[in-house]
Amino acid sequence: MDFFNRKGTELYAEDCAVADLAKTYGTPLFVYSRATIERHWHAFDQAAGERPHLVCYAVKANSNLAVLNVLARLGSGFDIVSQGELARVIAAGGDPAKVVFSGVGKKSAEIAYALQQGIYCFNVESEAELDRIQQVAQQLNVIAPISLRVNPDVDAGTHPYISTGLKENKFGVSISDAHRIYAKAESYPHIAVKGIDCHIGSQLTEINPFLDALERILLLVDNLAQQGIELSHIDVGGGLGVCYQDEQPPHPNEYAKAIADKLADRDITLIYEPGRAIMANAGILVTEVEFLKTNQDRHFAIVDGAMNDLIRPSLYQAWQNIIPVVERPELAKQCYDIVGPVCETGDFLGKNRELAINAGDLLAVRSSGAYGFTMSSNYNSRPRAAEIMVDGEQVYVVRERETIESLWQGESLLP
Ligand SMILES: Cc1ncc(COP(=O)(O)O)c(C=O)c1O
Ligand SMILES: N[C@@H](CCCC[NH3+])C(=O)O
Repeated sequence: MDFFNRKGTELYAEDCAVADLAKTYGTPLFVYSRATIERHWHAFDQAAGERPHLVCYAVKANSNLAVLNVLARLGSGFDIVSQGELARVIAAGGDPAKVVFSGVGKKSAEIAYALQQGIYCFNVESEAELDRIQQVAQQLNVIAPISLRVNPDVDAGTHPYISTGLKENKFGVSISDAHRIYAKAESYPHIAVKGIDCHIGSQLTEINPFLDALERILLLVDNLAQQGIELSHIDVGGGLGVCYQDEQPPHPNEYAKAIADKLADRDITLIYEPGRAIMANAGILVTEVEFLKTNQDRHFAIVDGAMNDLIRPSLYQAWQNIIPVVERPELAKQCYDIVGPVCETGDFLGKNRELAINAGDLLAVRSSGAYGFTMSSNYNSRPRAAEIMVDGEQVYVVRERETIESLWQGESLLP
């Protein structure tokens, strides 16, 4: 079921007409659906069945406090990559004891903060990081729980910028180095070895790369057990893709079940780190057409949303569906490039879209709930968009639109 649905010609977000939301809160506007977020999270949680497990939502996909709070209330864990993300999780009521900390460049201060908050574990991405965690934990006189992020060298078959599990990528340690690093971790007095972690990339639409990676990881788990190193959890990362256009990724149930089947009767806790699969289709970006314009034979719809609001099309040539908020059956369709006001040729939300629109109409860019607002910027001194969450008929402003004055907050003139 899709909570962004059309009733007649009008697009609705749950029980709210999107045109009314745009009128009340202005554009560009991110609109999230609480019911969608909850449904997606439950799909992962339930598919794990009876096996002890933790769904650690990847905060980078969407770190709005209300989004994190909705998930925290469900009992979610969180995958974070910075002190800022951990602070957000805590501010949103998340439980630090359900937090895994990924990322290749953790600073000592971030490690100390995470230790003080009592996180579930660090996903260690290098030997040097392990040394640093030991050192910080020693200074604080605490034990740091860790798992090692292993790079299984499998091709995730996704965009090269979001592939992370190949040996040429910066993430994790190779399987061949893992034995030695685990042994070192075991010898450190302020480190407690807990698990193993891998994350091979994002927007994966096939199940096989996940299973290939898991097979390699399980082999390593067995070898480690023979070395006397017993792991209590396996973190399979995130990366499950969504349908933006015509992709047919496995349903979270199917994905989680395939993983559970591979684990068979092993006595091991399962952790997932889904981001996109929970949030992408739980959000839209609503934008207004400012002008229609034709250069030579190319038609442009110039809208008030831009690459600073949603960078995925510019950065990854990502395709996201763009639909009119109110359909106009009376108008003929025309092929448009949907472009923003930013002074870059790469500033587009979509190209060659058949739409029946006039200036002043509203468009919705679908699947914008993940890696939308979190990757937005103030480029061209554009205030960042507002974010709202609908819950049935209720609407909550979960982040106000930035003001012009806020754009130079913290800056100062020379004396
Ligand atoms: C370590 C880690 N975990 C989880 C995720 C979430 O990925 P996705 O949004 O593709 O589920 C990412 C991003 O790719 C990541 O780098
Ligand atoms: N930001 C990316 C995904 C990166 C995943 C982070 N490891 C996207 O929008 O597709």
